[in-house]
Amino acid sequence: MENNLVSSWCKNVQPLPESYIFPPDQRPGETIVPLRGSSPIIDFSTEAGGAAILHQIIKACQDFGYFQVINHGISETLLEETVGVFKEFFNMPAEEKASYYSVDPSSKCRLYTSTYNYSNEDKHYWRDNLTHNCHPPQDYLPFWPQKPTRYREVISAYSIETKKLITKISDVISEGLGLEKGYLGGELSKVQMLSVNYYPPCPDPNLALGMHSHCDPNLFTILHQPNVYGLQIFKDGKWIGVEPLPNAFVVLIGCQLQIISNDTLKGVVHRAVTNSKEARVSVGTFVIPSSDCHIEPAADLVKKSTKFPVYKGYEYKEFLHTYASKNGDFEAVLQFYKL
Ligand SMILES: O=C(O)CCC(=O)C(=O)O
Ligand SMILES: [Fe+2]
Repeated sequence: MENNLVSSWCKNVQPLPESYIFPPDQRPGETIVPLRGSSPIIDFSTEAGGAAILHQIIKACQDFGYFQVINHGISETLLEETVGVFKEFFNMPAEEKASYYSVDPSSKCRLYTSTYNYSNEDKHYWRDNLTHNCHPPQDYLPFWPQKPTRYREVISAYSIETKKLITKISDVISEGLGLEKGYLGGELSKVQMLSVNYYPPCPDPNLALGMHSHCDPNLFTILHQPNVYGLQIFKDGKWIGVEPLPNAFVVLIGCQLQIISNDTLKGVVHRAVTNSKEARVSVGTFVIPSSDCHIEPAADLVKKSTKFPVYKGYEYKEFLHTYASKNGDFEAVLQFYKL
């Protein structure tokens, strides 16, 4: 199966193979292409804006379920090196990549194509993915790829810097919800996992999809998408493109934040489309609760509001089972936990 990685066989392939052609009702179709300035943008350099930033972030998470962060303090050089290392990784010869191939969810470093369920899929997604935990780097580094030679050095630095940004974002969201700073830290964001997608140029982007429609199951995700468009969010019954901003991070609200915030914030349904010209890399960092973590609408938030808790409590690992059983149907997952 190692050689099923799209990046290993797609060069000069024409036309798009049948197993990648989605039925008409699932194809990308009509989308609102990203409009300049359409994204909610949070500028972290405006120190003065403490209360204003809290307000802007909460509003963006209510209206869109995502926002983009600029001037976040992570250097342009580190972002470029990180993307460079991943591009090099996916461009390595097929034999080199084959040694990392794994769809076993318990494996500490996984490289696969489409989804973990490739062999049972009707149609495949035009993407490869590399996933491993990344913070603290010294705990996980022995499981990371050794090639390209700078992989471990660059990805360690990236993981440390993104951890700082994640803490800043969690604290601002906690405060914005009226919770103590640090509320979303600790067990709720114990695991930091890197999930890197590689979408090679696609022979027919109108017929294919890069990634299925889903809401991330975790707390939230920070995604760096360099200058190639492909991410879309589902809002008011339509797919809307997310404009790639150089050096920015897209913060995507996941299922857990919707539940913890008792529906104050909205988890965002999103997917990825492909293009025929340029390979696209998206570097996702997932902020994930520990598997035994108990999750429920935050007691302090419920106390201060007039609304009763909307969801019952559960352990995160149990949630993952429910999530998997609902095949990406976000509303069905939420419904399962509704009181
Ligand atoms: O490639 C993208 O922009 C989307 C990635 C994504 O949604 C994910 O990895 O969960
Ligand atoms: Fe996602």
